[in-house]
Amino acid sequence: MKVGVPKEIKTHEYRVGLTPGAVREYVAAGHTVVIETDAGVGIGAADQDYRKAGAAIVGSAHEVFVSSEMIVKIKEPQPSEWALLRENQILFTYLHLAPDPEQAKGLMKSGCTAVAYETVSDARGGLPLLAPMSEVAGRLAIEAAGAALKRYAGGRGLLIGGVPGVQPARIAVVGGGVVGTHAARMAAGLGAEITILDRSIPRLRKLDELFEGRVRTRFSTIEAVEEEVFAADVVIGAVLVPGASAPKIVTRSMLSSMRKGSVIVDVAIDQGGCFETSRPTTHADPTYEVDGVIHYCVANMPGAVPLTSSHALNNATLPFGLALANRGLAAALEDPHLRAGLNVYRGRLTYRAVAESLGLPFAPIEQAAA
Ligand SMILES: NC(=O)C1=CN([C@@H]2O[C@H](COP(=O)(O)OP(=O)(O)OC[C@H]3O[C@@H](n4cnc5c(N)ncnc54)[C@H](O)[C@@H]3O)[C@@H](O)[C@H]2O)C=CC1
Ligand SMILES: CC(=O)C(=O)O
Ligand SMILES: [Mg+2]
Repeated sequence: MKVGVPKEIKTHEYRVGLTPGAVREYVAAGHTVVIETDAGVGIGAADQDYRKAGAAIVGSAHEVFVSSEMIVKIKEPQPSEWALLRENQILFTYLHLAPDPEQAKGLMKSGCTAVAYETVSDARGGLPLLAPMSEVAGRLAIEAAGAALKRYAGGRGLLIGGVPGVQPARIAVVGGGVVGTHAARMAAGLGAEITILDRSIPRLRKLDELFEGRVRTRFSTIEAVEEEVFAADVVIGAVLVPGASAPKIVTRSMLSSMRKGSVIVDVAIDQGGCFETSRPTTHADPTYEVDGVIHYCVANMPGAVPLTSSHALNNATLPFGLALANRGLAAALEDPHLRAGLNVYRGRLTYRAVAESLGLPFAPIEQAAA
């Protein structure tokens, strides 16, 4: 198959869809790979490194899209990219369609088939192509919170870990999955006082075992969230209902109970955010303030550490991308885990939670592929 990788164009997005190492794997499997010039500069991979790995370099995104049967990216396609997609083309990338009706309509209009990294599943009920970036974003969330807590940044002027004799920051993590666990690990390492809230009791049990008493766990009710948000210096939003818009768990009235200069980091912003007051921001201008509370809501946090993130993501995407390149749409239809990634099939929305969140027609895959 002809596989193409354009340079990412979202603001401050420095990751790349295929690393030179991944290109070697595709080429070794008999595929042709086309890379847009400078696509790898953010990870220190020059065009020459891609040529050595067996790729051809072209001068524009247009040439990549025209010459490829499958496009491998990182971030959801931007408007100029929807316009280049076409029928019978496979798009393999993050999509986060639920909060993004314009993109959904753009993809449907193109007639392409789009496999979303964030809903591809595995045999253990996990999301293997979301997990590596959730690990990165969870860890970065505590760095972002630490930066925003600084006085000159508008924060309370609090050091996350405190010092001997002075209390540390109190951090509430709403959602104890991959993001929440990795945020808690970083926060625990710094010495913060941490509570993780989740709706899944098995998950809370697992966290209790993992942290051996170092973090408190709480079942996530309205009352529990209200109490924890009130007491917190930092709240991390890390819930997910796969494919769907994030539930709004922290309301504006809960927020107004927080101390001035407290910080929220809404990692779930790529699914619309779990705070009522969240709106997406970029690495260029990552924070804003509502009711005296600093909001950090960057939708592509891992893009700030592209070297770590591109390699971690390529490790996970490689077997699935190769399956698509080897067998085309048959791979997506026959492997239940890749099939779970099918958000758009030949222009129709085939992921129920996405269609329901958008209020657009849902076509079961059996029907769309018939
Ligand atoms: N902003 C960014 O750059 C990035 C954002 N993300 C996003 O972070 C979010 C979390 O991802 P993961 O941790 O991988 O998901 P996950 O599926 O591992 O964890 C989500 C957790 O939320 C819990 N949950 C669901 N509904 C809840 C509720 N009402 N109250 C409390 N807990 C609830 C689930 O039980 C689960 O434990 C996703 O939206 C993901 O797309 C991930 C990576 C980067
Ligand atoms: C998960 C996601 O949206 C990202 O890594 O940018
Ligand atoms: Mg987005």
